Amino acid sequence: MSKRIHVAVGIVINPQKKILLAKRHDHLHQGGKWEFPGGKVETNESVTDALIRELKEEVNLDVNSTSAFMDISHDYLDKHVRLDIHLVTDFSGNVSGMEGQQVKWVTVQSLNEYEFPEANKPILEKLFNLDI
Ligand SMILES: Nc1nc2c([nH]c(=O)n2[C@H]2C[C@H](O)[C@@H](COP(=O)(O)OP(=O)(O)OP(=O)(O)O)O2)c(=O)[nH]1
Ligand SMILES: [Mg+2]
Repeated sequence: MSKRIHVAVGIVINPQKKILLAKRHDHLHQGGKWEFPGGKVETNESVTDALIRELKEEVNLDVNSTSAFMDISHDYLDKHVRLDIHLVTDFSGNVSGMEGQQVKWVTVQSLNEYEFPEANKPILEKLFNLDI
């Protein structure tokens, strides 16, 4: 059986209604693709705590609260991921790619111009149908 991982993922939306994307480094799993920032939930950590920690570590944002958006399980064959996706509008600070990764604020309408991991398809569909 392939490795199973639980991932906290943040759809960060700023007051201009733009969404934060980060580019995964080439050497990582699903490397070279764009992602919504986030990372693995550690043992004894809640999804919210993991997301707050990851958004600080990866893009230097201070998150105050999050709200559940959707859950996706996807099998990449080499890895089985469970994405626990939350919306983040309540945050402060300026974005910086703390791991040297490219970061970008984009409109919902332009999301289809970026290449995402396969598991993200339902997220994009749901975002396109949101009135933001
Ligand atoms: N953050 C994020 N991960 C995604 C997305 N879509 C998707 O399939 N994934 C997958 C890719 C990876 O297998 C996994 C995220 O794991 P990761 O390796 O980046 O986790 P991490 O940030 O804790 O990194 P590390 O400490 O292990 O280096 O989830 C997405 O939109 N955002
Ligand atoms: Mg990560």
